[in-house]
Amino acid sequence: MRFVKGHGTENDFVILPDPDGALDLTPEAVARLCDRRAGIGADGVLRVVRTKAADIEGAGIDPDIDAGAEWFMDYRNADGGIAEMCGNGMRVFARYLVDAGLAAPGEWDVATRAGLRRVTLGASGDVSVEMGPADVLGPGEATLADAVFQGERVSVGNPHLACRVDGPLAALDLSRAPGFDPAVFPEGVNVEFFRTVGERHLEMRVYERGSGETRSCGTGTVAVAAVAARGMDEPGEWTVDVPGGRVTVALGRGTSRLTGPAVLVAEGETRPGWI
Ligand SMILES: N[C@@H](CCC[C@H](N)C(=O)O)C(=O)O
Repeated sequence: MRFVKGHGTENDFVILPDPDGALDLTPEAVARLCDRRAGIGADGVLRVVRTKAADIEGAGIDPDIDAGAEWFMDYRNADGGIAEMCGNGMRVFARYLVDAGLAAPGEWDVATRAGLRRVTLGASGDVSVEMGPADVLGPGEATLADAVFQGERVSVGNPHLACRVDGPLAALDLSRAPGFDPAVFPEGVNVEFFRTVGERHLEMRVYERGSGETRSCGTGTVAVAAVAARGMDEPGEWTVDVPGGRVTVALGRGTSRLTGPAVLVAEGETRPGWI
């Protein structure tokens, strides 16, 4: 199995080129690929498949979604579970397509389980993604050990709980999953902890559903910016620092745009029979 390894602000991915949809990618195979000791190691897998060849029904997306999007980003979390969207993954996915000569630099749509997402990129450099609306849905609660954190539930295509904290983020122990009410988040949730560090400038850590603590989460940065901007007439552009680097989030009426790096670092082939 051919693979490419890449990351966006150190949220890292195994990219699997599968243009014709020939791969039978089981949850177990994804978990083996993402295993940081026994596998290649990653926060998730990006299967690169032509939308027309994707098993749209099995993927649970709207069959109409292929209109205008040649490629479908089949995103999987490190535990093998499926997620609707991945913001950092989308930048890396787009960079891979251009690097491999499968798409030209410019502006085009990619299909995801959360709908179409428009990417903009040059032959090198940062990638921007139209992330759609970030819907702030109301209060929610997370726990870490005995501490309770109040947050806001946000949908960026996938579920988030963005919790503002006062103290240093480094003091939080994210070695274990935050607790949450499964009745409120029946599909699980990505939990962000963030604080304001300047004018429209945030710092964030995240515990991702299906992957654990990661160095960055693109949809998570959009979620925390949307919560921080609530009530502002002009939400504007936000800088979000994450352990793996920095991204910018531009908020508009019912839209959001994520911009940041996307880096391809290696490519290779798994040993025959290993997976
Ligand atoms: N790291 C991603 C989000 C990946 C999916 C997430 N773990 C989920 O289950 O919703 C990002 O950059 O957005």
